[in-house]
Amino acid sequence: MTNHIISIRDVSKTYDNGTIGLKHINLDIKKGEFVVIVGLSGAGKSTLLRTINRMHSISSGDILVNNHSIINYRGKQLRDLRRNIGMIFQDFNLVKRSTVQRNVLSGRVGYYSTFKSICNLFSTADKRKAVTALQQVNLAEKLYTRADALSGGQQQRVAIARALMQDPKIILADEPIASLDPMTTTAVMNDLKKLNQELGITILVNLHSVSIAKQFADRIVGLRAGELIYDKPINQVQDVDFDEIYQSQESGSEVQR
Ligand SMILES: Nc1ncnc2c1ncn2[C@@H]1O[C@H](COP(=O)(O)OP(=O)(O)OP(=O)(O)O)[C@@H](O)[C@H]1O
Repeated sequence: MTNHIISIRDVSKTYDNGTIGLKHINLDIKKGEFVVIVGLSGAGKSTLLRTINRMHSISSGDILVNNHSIINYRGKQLRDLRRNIGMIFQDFNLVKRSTVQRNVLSGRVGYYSTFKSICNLFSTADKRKAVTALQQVNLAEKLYTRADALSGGQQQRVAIARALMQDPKIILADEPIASLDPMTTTAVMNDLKKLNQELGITILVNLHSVSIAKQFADRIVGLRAGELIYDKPINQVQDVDFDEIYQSQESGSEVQR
């Protein structure tokens, strides 16, 4: 037994079309850490996050969550794994024509039978829980607003509240600020940091921006062309470290500093 909530052991992933997503990745994440994964577009950041909740399968290696290998999980084990892991996406993934309340409650469907969730038969306790989750991201007053009437930053915070409904032990955020302006970027990152510090949720965030990574991370992991080439606690991070991560992989993508 270790105190690692996530252990990634010699994980490689080749997509069906032959593209290499990850190469021999080893990474241990401790409970309560706030880890930012940086790298150019195509470095493998999304692939890595999505292997942890099994949205993507891996080609070789092993992934342990709470000391249990998850790579062969099926049925209830897989549902329980996904219930414990909240996922935040770049484009929020809200049902735009539904209210904020409905969207947030949908984070709870993993706890309901299909029939009850289809019929929106949510309990009073869960409706209260939705208000609490929205309070945690300072959006309680938007309960009955339609999601498409909110700003991008507010929509992302609704997505965070929806993830909180799962009582997640881990939140995986895949480029959560890529569609946001600088002001709302800070609000969303502050929300994630607060949930990490106050609720002890382990958080892994994929980002392009090194400066935001340095502002919020406990630890920064760098990927390049599917390989892990950097892993340091924030107090050891130096600007020069990023030169290697952001050397062009072929693509010559822009680097945001
Ligand atoms: N479904 C897929 N099928 C085939 N190749 C894929 C698939 N998804 C990603 N890839 C490839 O795997 C590699 C890693 O992509 P990934 O999306 O993980 O990178 P990323 O660092 O998250 O990039 P971005 O910041 O652009 O999202 C890239 O070469 C990408 O083209």
